[in-house]
Amino acid sequence: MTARNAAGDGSTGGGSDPLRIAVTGAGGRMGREVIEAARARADVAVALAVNRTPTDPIAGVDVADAGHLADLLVDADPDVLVDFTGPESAAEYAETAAEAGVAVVTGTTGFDSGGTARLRAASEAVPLLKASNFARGVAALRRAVREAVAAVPGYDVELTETHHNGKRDAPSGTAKTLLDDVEGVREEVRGDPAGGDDRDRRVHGREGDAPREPNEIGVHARRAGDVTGEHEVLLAGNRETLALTHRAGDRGVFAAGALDAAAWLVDRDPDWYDFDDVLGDGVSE
Ligand SMILES: NC(=O)C1=CN([C@@H]2O[C@H](COP(=O)(O)OP(=O)(O)OC[C@H]3O[C@@H](n4cnc5c(N)ncnc54)[C@H](OP(=O)(O)O)[C@@H]3O)[C@@H](O)[C@H]2O)C=CC1
Ligand SMILES: O=C(O)C1=N[C@H](C(=O)O)C[C@H](O)C1
Repeated sequence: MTARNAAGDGSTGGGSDPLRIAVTGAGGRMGREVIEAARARADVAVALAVNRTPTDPIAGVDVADAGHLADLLVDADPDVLVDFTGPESAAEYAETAAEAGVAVVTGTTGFDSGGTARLRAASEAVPLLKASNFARGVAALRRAVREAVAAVPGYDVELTETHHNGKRDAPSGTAKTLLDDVEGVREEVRGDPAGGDDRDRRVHGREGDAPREPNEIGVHARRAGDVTGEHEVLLAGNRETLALTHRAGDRGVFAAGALDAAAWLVDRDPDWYDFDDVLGDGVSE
């Protein structure tokens, strides 16, 4: 990995060389967005773009065969690999990057425990940052949800996410992150992880004839049209409701966050990071 930043703080301003990124899944919705966003930034250069299947150049960037990633990383010498693919490939790409000493930013969702373990292992060799959502507004939503649940821990919680009809995984990675947040706060309020029958239980969808149990968290995934990504957390009780919602306008929101994360990650120590580490106490630009 070539250090591009004398400051060591991840910044690439001040006249230092642009951050060199490698993009996997270049032919995908997010891969294309990342390349276009990088091409519009002076502090980022696309050193390599690869895709599983043949793809025409994107924003003037040639796309190589992902099957040759290991050799291509040596030749291209990127600082960070930026991945938005599928769980089965993202883990493999992260391992390949780690072997090449290249840091990894992955936004891919839908990992099982095995895939997450492979990412964790890669983070022992290189800095690896994983986030289910790179929108700063979702980071703000997470903070608001944690505060709201702490204020009214006994209220019923129902989560609804809506995405385009091409999304494979359900519920979304962001939904799972928000559910972890809700359950973590409620366990903290209860004083210890609820090991008994009162522990939170995720109920995916709802049908049939049965009362809602107090410890349920309803989870609803909608797939329709070209919705970029919407997440609503509803809290209801005591004759009132509170709905906290984020709507992404376009995928540029995610690409901007991912590139900011890549610039922050470069030259960090090998470890496991998330987008909150990038944002620190504030989420604004
Ligand atoms: N963290 C965040 O902020 C965001 C995360 N995401 C996540 O990013 C991922 C990709 O989303 P999106 O770009 O819409 O998906 P697309 O289906 O549009 O693109 C997926 C890309 O990854 C490649 N790919 C998929 N599966 C494999 C595989 N098994 N092996 C090799 N390459 C593969 C595809 O290659 P090919 O062209 O050959 O099929 C394609 O280039 C999803 O997990 C999604 O949830 C999406 C938006 C924001
Ligand atoms: O697939 C998508 O499009 C998105 N996936 C991510 C997720 O699974 O949370 C993030 C965003 O909502 C868009």
